[in-house]
Amino acid sequence: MSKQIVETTADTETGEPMIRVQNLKTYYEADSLFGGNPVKAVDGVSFEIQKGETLGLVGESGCGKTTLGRTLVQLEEATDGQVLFGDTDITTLSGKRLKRWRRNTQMVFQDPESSLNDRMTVGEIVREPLDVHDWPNLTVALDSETDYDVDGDLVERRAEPGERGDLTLTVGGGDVVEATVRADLPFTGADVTCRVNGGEITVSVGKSPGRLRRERVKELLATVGLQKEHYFRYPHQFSGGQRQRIGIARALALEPEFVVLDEPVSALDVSVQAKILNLLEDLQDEFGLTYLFIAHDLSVVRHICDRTAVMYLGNIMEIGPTEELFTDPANPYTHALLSAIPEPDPTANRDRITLRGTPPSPRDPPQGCPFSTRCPVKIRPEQYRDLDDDVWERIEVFREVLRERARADKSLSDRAKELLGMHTRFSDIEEIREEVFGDVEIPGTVATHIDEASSYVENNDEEQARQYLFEEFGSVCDKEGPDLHTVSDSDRTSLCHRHETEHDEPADEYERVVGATGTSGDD
Ligand SMILES: Nc1ncnc2c1ncn2[C@@H]1O[C@H](COP(=O)(O)OP(=O)(O)OP(=O)(O)O)[C@@H](O)[C@H]1O
Repeated sequence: MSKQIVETTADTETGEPMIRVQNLKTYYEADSLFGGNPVKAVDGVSFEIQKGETLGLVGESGCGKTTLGRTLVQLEEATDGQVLFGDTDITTLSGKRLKRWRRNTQMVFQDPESSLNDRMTVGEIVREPLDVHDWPNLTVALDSETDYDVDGDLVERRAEPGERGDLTLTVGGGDVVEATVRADLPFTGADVTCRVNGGEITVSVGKSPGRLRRERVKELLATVGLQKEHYFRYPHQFSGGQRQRIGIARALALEPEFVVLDEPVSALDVSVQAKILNLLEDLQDEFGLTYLFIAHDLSVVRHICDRTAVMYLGNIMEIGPTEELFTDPANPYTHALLSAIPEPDPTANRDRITLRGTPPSPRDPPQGCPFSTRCPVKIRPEQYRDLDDDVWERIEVFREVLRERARADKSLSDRAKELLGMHTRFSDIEEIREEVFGDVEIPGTVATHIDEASSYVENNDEEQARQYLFEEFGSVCDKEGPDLHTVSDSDRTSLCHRHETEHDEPADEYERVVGATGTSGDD
């Protein structure tokens, strides 16, 4: 085997973030048959990941976590924005450059049952990335810009068994050249030969690639707590935890710097989860890995992540040091998400926030703040600031019902009836009105607006009804996207209009609204 590469790999500068994400968007284009809006799975996120840290990524199902993780390792193509590793925007890479870069990053998947090919042995599974990337790659760095014309000189050096790091070889001849050979480690006792020949450098390692790869796989199996003998077994012969270990060994095969862990323990029993989490932490220390840790389980995130990003509808609502974010959340959505964590002490009297409705469709996100349709502490228009909280809540529910109806599929006969001005299952507005406002007293002005909107619905113009309510009851939260605000000395940021000076902070408003209206439940 011989390779000739004469480029050095630029090291990430210390103190610099490993990854800088700028206004990243990943959209899934609409089905060409039916057209329509694209799914805005990731809709303009900006953040950094520091070298060696674990960044947690949390949020409800469908908010875009996996898509973001996949885009960072280029398994998904970005629609817009940048993902910078050092100075390289990896969203612009293709072909060989992309393939070479991919070695730096890997992904570990949630379900160890389905992510491993059952027809391959464990050895083949772990070895596959080594084969695909033609491992081991050798990089030769020259000592200087020496213009070398040493001909036919050859240097051999036997590496010590298990030797890691760079081998420096001095090639003699007309001009003496020192070359540092950097290989996918370890050299494990190989004979490394370096030849300078008419301006070309050739390096070879005196072992066949097959043998080197087998040794590497066995070393990896040991690293993740499996045995060499497992090489020839098949995945179905292993437990869930062991299968996840196989997945991790495979991910580490090419010594990536950055690993996306997509729900790596959620399919495992609790006792096994702890072991895998410990393994991941140990590996991080040993190999200086940087993780993006995607999870539903907030207690796991709190336990292992240095910083946490909270995602909602394709946006990062809040990001900052984990402990700070958990104890003193800044963003209304973080408040709501954290309040859903089961309380270890069932008698503890903590206010729970029950969010109404479901997240909007990522095909049709709100015009303003992504969380505006469900936010319990949304800013109200000036004229409704003093309106009774309960009445305000009902208005929001009424608007949400109309929005949800817009998302419900209408059958062709519903559409036909609607066009003919006939009654459809979508025109039962009186019933809805009664359901929402039946047991509260609403002020005359509010009632007039609800009447007006209802009459649009009766005339089968729900869009006009929604627009009317938007104009009347919508605030800055409905109409404008919020800015990112720095909310602590540790540079924690939160996406919310309430951080602007003229408004009360989300936490203060939560205390007032959740306490006062009983939106909190005891359950
Ligand atoms: N290949 C795809 N084509 C079209 N839409 C997709 C595709 N993959 C994901 N989506 C949509 O993109 C949005 C974000 O999905 P994603 O899987 O990234 O969310 P998630 O937060 O990881 O969810 P979960 O926690 O359930 O895994 C969802 O609306 C999803 O339906």
